[in-house]
Amino acid sequence: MIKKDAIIIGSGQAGNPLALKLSAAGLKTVLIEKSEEMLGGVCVNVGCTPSKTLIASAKAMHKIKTAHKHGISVPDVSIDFEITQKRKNDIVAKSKKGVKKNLEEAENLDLIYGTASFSGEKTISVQNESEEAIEFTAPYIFINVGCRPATPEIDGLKDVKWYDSTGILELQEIPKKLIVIGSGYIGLELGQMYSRFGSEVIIVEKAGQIISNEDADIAENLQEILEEEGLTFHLNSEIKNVKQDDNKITLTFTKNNKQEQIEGTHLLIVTGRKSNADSLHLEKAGIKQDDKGYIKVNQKLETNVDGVYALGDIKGGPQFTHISYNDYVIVSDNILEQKNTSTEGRIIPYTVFTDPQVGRVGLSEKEATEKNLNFTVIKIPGKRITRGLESAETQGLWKAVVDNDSDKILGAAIIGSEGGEMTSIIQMAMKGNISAKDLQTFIFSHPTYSESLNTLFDELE
Ligand SMILES: Cc1cc2nc3c(=O)[nH]c(=O)nc-3n(C[C@H](O)[C@H](O)[C@H](O)COP(=O)(O)OP(=O)(O)OC[C@H]3O[C@@H](n4cnc5c(N)ncnc54)[C@H](O)[C@@H]3O)c2cc1C
Ligand SMILES: NC(=O)c1ccc[n+]([C@@H]2O[C@H](COP(=O)([O-])OP(=O)(O)OC[C@H]3O[C@@H](n4cnc5c(N)ncnc54)[C@H](O)[C@@H]3O)[C@@H](O)[C@H]2O)c1
Repeated sequence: MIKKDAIIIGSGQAGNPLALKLSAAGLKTVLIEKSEEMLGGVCVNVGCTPSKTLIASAKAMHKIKTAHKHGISVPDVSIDFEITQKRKNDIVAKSKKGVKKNLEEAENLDLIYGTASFSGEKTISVQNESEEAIEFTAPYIFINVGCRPATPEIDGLKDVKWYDSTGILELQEIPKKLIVIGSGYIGLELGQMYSRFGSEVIIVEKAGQIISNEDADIAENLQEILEEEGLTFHLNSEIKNVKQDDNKITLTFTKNNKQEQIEGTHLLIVTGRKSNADSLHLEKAGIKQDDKGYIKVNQKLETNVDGVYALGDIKGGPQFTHISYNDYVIVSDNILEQKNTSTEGRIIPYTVFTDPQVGRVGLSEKEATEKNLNFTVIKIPGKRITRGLESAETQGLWKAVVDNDSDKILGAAIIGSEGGEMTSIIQMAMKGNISAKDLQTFIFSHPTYSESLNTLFDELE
């Protein structure tokens, strides 16, 4: 049994900075990552970094194809997908190399590869393929094991070649006709990306709207934009079965009680993610989970077992890199600096990286209604954004929810160029108690997208 001060399981978006911070503070720390291939976690290897890199290439292609809006004609646009993929692979490799170097060079920190699981309340067993299991014990244990793609039960799927979010990012060819099951973040981002690379894309979704947690007007606006680009949507659709004959995949589903069939050359299934806690033998430590397998934590990210914490996607709730990173900040503040930081009142921003982006922060209209708040909704269409007009980017919708009693901004959704950056500005206003009325006359430089926040908040009476 090897004794440490801290054990971190999973080299995710919280595990890596936490390992560096604890070890720099003098705590003898071990970071256990399942495989060297996944060092750096989902975001770096198979999530944000590869997807956003390829999405940027697809955007470059789209800009060229639509340059005629500016009177510029470009004949015969073509793509060498091998180069596009290499650019992505190089960026991922570089990010990972940086993570590895930092971890390996840190004092007081051991990085080991293998699958970790609990063998007792404060003991962790690590198994890799070639060696005998190693046992560690420590007063502090941090779980940052994340999630993996969830696959729905679909009749016939086992006989079909299909891709999840990881496999589709590795394709060496551009699909002729891509069927996507699921219209969440990944389905929309990667669906639009392959459409821009030249695929015909059909998205099948069981809910009545895309990005099903968002307000209906936001979902409808984004769907219209994607349809204008050529993507096709089937909502309210229940998958019945899937079949493959050579290169032809046939998906059968019922939509509004009518049976429909579509054909494609490739199939992407992106219907959410599931907890990786099943590898951890949490029962041996008595750590409690919810009914979906996420680890239960309090507002300080403590599990029910003293000294054991869960951070990032594995604790349930919003699954974003920046939330996982903020979990690390909370835990390290409390342990190393004896602060009293918690998740309470944390303002959650996120961005769907379609183009235009959907930037979101705080409460949606739907959530404000559910909370029975006294609020006003203000909206302006993308065509009123001056900077967008000048840049031939007039799509979208800007929307904010404002509390009537306090004049505080409760939340916003911005579909538009750099929608994610725009909602970050609103987030700063929310955090700094800058009121909605202040933003009516706040000085932003002209002509920026930010300047149109004056126009949005001017909609308030
Ligand atoms: C395609 C895609 C695109 C995304 N894009 C974005 C985006 O643009 N913005 C955003 O904010 N979020 C995005 N996300 C979500 C984001 O990647 C996750 O929220 C983020 O990675 C959360 O990380 P985490 O800290 O929970 O751990 P993870 O990054 O999931 O890492 C967990 C690590 O634990 C390891 N592990 C698992 N089990 C064990 C075990 N038993 N023993 C040892 N190690 C183990 C895994 O190998 C993995 O390396 C995207 C996700 C995907 C799939
Ligand atoms: N830009 C970002 O921040 C970003 C990008 C990608 C992923 N992510 C994270 O990864 C998570 C997973 O993304 P995701 O897109 O896989 O999940 P998601 O939960 O966002 O969307 C899944 C979609 O699939 C639909 N669905 C589920 N089962 C279905 C079925 N049987 N048939 C048809 N549709 C079905 C759901 O109704 C939902 O609309 C996200 O929740 C997000 O937290 C974030």
